[in-house]
Amino acid sequence: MLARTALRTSLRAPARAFSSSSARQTKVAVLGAGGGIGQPLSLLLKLDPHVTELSLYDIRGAPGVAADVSHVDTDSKVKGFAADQLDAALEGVEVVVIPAGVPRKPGMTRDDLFNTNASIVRDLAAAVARVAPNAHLAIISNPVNSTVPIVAQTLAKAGVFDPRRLFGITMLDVVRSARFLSEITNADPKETTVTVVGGHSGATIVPLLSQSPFGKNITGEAYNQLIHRIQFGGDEVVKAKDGAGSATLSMAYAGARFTNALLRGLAGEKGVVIPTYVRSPLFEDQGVEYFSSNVELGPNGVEQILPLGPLSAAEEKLLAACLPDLKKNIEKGKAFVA
Ligand SMILES: NC(=O)C1=CN([C@@H]2O[C@H](COP(=O)(O)OP(=O)(O)OC[C@H]3O[C@@H](n4cnc5c(N)ncnc54)[C@H](O)[C@@H]3O)[C@@H](O)[C@H]2O)C=CC1
Ligand SMILES: O=C([O-])CC(=O)C(=O)O
Repeated sequence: MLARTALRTSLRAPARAFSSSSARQTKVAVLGAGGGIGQPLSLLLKLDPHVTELSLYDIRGAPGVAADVSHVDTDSKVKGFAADQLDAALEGVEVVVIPAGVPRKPGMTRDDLFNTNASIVRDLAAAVARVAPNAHLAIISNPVNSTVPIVAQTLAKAGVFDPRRLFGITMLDVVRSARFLSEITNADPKETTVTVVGGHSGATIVPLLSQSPFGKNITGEAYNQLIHRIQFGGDEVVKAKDGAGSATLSMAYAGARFTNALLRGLAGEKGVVIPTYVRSPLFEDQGVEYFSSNVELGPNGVEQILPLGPLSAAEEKLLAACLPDLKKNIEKGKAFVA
């Protein structure tokens, strides 16, 4: 593992939200558009100049959300689809973003959502495989560590899995890291970008503070506290919402930033690098088939998976703790579909 993590890399800062570099536009579907994440995400995607058409689907409430968002004066069409209109919602889409599923309540882990969300995500992925087999899929529904393998297996069963087109959105961990580090250092969050690798839950979230000019100086108890805050940032929101759900607004922002990066890559923009959880060779030899790291996006989706770069001794330990948990989460997802 040491040799692998010592690979040299030049990690670029993740792309900023809503930048536009091309006239090419795209039809994007949001599945779960009526929910806490789905609504603000739909609004933010309406503001994205790369989106030509927005297709909003949910088992409840999507036509209303669509009517509302459609009045925003940007140059894209919005259509809402009711529970029995999933296939119509997916017609002709190039990108499908999935925030459908239940969120946590206090005392729950993300894995506790598995029983409910696994089948929701599997069924939506099966519909995508049938109606829009070439679409790029970005998964928000938790537990992301398992839902992404579930989608992969479902697409594979249908004979349409292309690992370059499937993404778990781990961007919120990066957004949080930048914000939390900026609070400690009093620097602008634009300057405090942190590479975060691994998965999206507790110990599987591995922030690489040593690679940040601001993060590398955080040591001792302050380091431990910051790592804990990044790994368990989601719990802060779950606790504060007190039974009413988990992060929605910051997640919508993170999801819109990720989708914008994906659309820019698809449009042929060069050098678009964003963290995301994908089918990855980085730890495949240790049985970990999916891993989040900085990924360069291009016209076909994943263009290049970037190596982790040098790790500190503390980060090696975090990674060692991450891998077995992540492996279990992945196996659980795969077994669900098998
Ligand atoms: N990847 C990440 O970083 C994050 C992931 N999440 C996850 O996102 C998911 C959604 O969270 P919220 O929006 O807060 O939940 P929510 O309960 O407010 O919304 C979920 C929506 O999904 C819809 N839905 C349920 N089954 C569906 C189906 N079969 N097809 C289409 N829509 C369906 C519901 O009707 C609801 O409108 C949760 O699993 C949550 O854990 C939340 C925050 C961050
Ligand atoms: O904590 C949760 O359950 C929602 C989530 O994934 C996050 O906020 O990072």
